[in-house]
Amino acid sequence: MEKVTVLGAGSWGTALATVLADNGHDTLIWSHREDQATEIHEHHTNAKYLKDVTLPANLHATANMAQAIEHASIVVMAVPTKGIRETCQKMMQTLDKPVLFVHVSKGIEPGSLLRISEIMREELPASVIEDLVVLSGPSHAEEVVKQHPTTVAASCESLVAAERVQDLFMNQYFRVYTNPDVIGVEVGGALKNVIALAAGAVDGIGYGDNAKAALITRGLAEISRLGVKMGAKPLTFMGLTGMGDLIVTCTSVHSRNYRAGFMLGEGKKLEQVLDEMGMVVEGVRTAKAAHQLAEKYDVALPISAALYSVLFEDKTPLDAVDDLMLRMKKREMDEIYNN
Ligand SMILES: NC(=O)C1=CN([C@@H]2O[C@H](COP(=O)(O)OP(=O)(O)OC[C@H]3O[C@@H](n4cnc5c(N)ncnc54)[C@H](OP(=O)(O)O)[C@@H]3O)[C@@H](O)[C@H]2O)C=CC1
Ligand SMILES: O=C(CO)COP(=O)(O)O
Repeated sequence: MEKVTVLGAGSWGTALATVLADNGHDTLIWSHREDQATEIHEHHTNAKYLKDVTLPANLHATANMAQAIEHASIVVMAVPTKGIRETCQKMMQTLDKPVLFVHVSKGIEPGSLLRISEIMREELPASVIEDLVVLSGPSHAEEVVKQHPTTVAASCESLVAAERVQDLFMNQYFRVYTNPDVIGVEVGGALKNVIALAAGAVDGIGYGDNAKAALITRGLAEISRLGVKMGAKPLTFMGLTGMGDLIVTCTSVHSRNYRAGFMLGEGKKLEQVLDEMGMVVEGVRTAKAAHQLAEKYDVALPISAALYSVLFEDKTPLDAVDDLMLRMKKREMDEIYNN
C-alpha cells in the first residue's frame, strides 16, 4: 500500500483518486477550495465535477496543503496547466523530502512553450523530485469512475519509476502500459485538445463524418510533425497517448474540448462558450502555444492555425474550414515520395 496525495479535485483528480482508493492505497485528495474538500471528505461526492457518483469511503480530502504533503510519498499533480506553477509554489512552502511525482495534465504553456514536466522541473528543486512520471492516454473521468475499461501509458525515462506508477494504478478496469518517450507523450496529450476543438466545431457547423475523419487523420499528421521536431519518437503518436487520445477526445460527448468546439461551430463566441463549460478547456491555451511552436520550429500546423484564427482572430468556423479545404495542393506523405 502506498501513501498518495492527489493535488487537484476536478474531474480527473477525483477519478484517479478513486482508482487509487479502489486499489487499496492510502489516498488523500487536495482541493484549493475548503467547501469542495469538505464535500468529498464528509459526503463522498464531488457533484460539480462527477455527477451522480459516490466516491469510495476510504478516499479522504483536505484543503490544507501542508497536511496533503505530509501524507504523501507519491504526489499526483492533477490541476489544469495554468495552475501547475502556483500549485508547485504552494507545495514548496512545506515539501522538504523527495517524492515520486506523477502528472496527468495535458497542455503546453503559452509564452514559455514548456511541457508540464518541464514547468514542474522549473518550479521544483531536483532534491524533492525522486522521479517524475507522466500518466496519459484516452481516459475520460466519467467512464473511469464507472469502471469502464480504460488504457493509458506511464511515461518516464526511468523504467523503474514508470513501472512503479504502472503497478500503482493498474487494475481490472484501468490498464497501464509504459513508454519512455516523455516528449511524445506530453506533446500528443496537449495537442490533441486543439484538434478536438476543431472536431467539435465541424460537428457544430453540421458537417459529417468525412470531415471528422479528415480532422483526426490530418490532425495526427500535424501533431506528429511538430512532436518529432521537438524530439519525440514518431511511433508514440500511433499509440494510446497519440492516436488513442485523439480519437477519444474528437469523438466523445464527455470531452470538454469537443463540446466547446461544438458550441463555437454553432456560432457562439469563445467567452460565452467558456462560461457555459465551467470546466477547463485546455485546448484554448494550448492553441496559443501551438501557434508559437509552429513559428519556433518552422513547422506547418494548418488545423491548429485555422482553430487559432477562430478563437483569437474572429474568423468564422465556416470560413476557417473553407481556408483549410482551399490550401495549396499537397502530397499526403512526403516521406513516401522521398524513399
Ligand atoms: N477530465 C478528464 O477526463 C481528463 C483530464 N485530464 C487533464 O487533467 C487536468 C485537470 O483537468 P480536470 O480535472 O478534468 O479539470 P476540471 O475542470 O474538471 O477541474 C479542474 C480542477 O482544478 C481546480 N483548479 C483550477 N485552478 C487551480 C489552481 N490554480 N490550483 C489548484 N486547483 C485549481 C479546479 O477548482 P475550481 O473548482 O475552484 O475551479 C477544479 O477542482 C487537465 O490538464 C486535463 O487536460 C487528463 C485526462 C482525462
Ligand atoms: O484528455 C481527456 C481524455 O483522454 C479529456 O479530454 P477533455 O479535457 O477534452 O475532456
